[in-house]
Amino acid sequence: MPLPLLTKIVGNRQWPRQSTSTVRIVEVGPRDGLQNEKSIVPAAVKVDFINRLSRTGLKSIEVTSFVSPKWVPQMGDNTEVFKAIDKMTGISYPVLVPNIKGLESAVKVGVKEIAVFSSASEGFSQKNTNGSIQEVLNRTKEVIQVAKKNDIKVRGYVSCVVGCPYDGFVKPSAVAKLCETLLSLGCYEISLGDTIGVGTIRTVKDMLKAVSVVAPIDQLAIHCHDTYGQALVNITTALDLGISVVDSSVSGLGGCPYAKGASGNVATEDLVYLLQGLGINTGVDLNLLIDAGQFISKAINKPTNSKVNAALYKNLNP
Ligand SMILES: CC(C)(COP(=O)([O-])OP(=O)([O-])OC[C@H]1O[C@@H](n2cnc3c(N)ncnc32)[C@H](O)[C@@H]1OP(=O)([O-])[O-])[C@@H](O)C(=O)NCCC(=O)NCCSC(=O)C[C@@](C)(O)CC(=O)[O-]
Repeated sequence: MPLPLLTKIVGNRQWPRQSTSTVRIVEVGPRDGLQNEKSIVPAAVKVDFINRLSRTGLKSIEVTSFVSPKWVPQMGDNTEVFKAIDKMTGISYPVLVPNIKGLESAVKVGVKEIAVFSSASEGFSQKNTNGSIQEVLNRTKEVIQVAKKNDIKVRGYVSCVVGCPYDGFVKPSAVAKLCETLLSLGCYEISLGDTIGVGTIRTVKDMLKAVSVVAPIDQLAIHCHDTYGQALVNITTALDLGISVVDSSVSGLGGCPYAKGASGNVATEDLVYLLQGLGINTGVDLNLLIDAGQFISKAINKPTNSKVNAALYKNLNP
């Protein structure tokens, strides 16, 4: 007879949950990764990179952002890049949008999914979006309403879910409140961002417990930067608690220009290796991912930040 799963009721949900058998990876390298590069990557390189990612089996690739080029010049070629990429059936190509102006530009090029973004801490909200949490929510509400009228899917980000570079520790209740609001405004999923990678098993668990009281676990994703080397353990913690959508960035590219000290996201290659080891299906071909990671690392003239990529590439090319 199978052993019963230990459960404790939290709100109206059961806790803990059983780990998932399939994970959807949201690749954010072309946006979160390249937005933080000092020199601007040419649009043609971005297009080649995204097309390579499309051939790996990934089902969601965040390709650019329609933010102000005064704030993030690295994404100033958004229209050119979005138009030029091969859009393969069955793959979603979301873009980041902060306001109506960005949405209008995205609609013009035929974007089908956007990501809106907000912060659970006031300090980061001001630095990243020039507005308070409430002001950003007001803008976001308008963006979601217009997106829905245009049949555009909306994903939501909450940044600084465990810590903020300006305000320090962030309360789980603040994250939960924001998630609840974003879902009620019409986001189909919320990605919980450890923007500066300070989370630990305990703080990630506490945050997820609070959020799962107000949000169904299957509408949550985890987005971990690896500044302190905790991303994979924090992701494993989230998987154990029932999360089945994980954001990552090929080659561990990334960081936010407005989050002091933030390093790249967890590397997609490392994530896929972890998930394969756990017997969790992702549908992603690790060899093709390694190829895409090598391609972009060479293009930006930096060694890969993925340990798995470095190790396997060395084995294949002794
Ligand atoms: C929100 C704003 C626009 C407010 O910025 P603002 O300066 O208050 O905006 P504004 O309305 O006063 O406009 C300033 C100028 O920008 C232009 N502008 C304004 N909007 C747009 C637009 N959409 N597209 C093109 N141009 C735009 C606008 O037209 C104007 O141009 P001017 O009249 O001076 O010539 C700005 O703060 C901004 O763009 N912020 C984005 C910063 C950003 O992209 N950060 C990184 C992404 S978030 C992240 O990485 C975290 C995440 C998601 O990965 C998860 C995690 O790790 O936690």
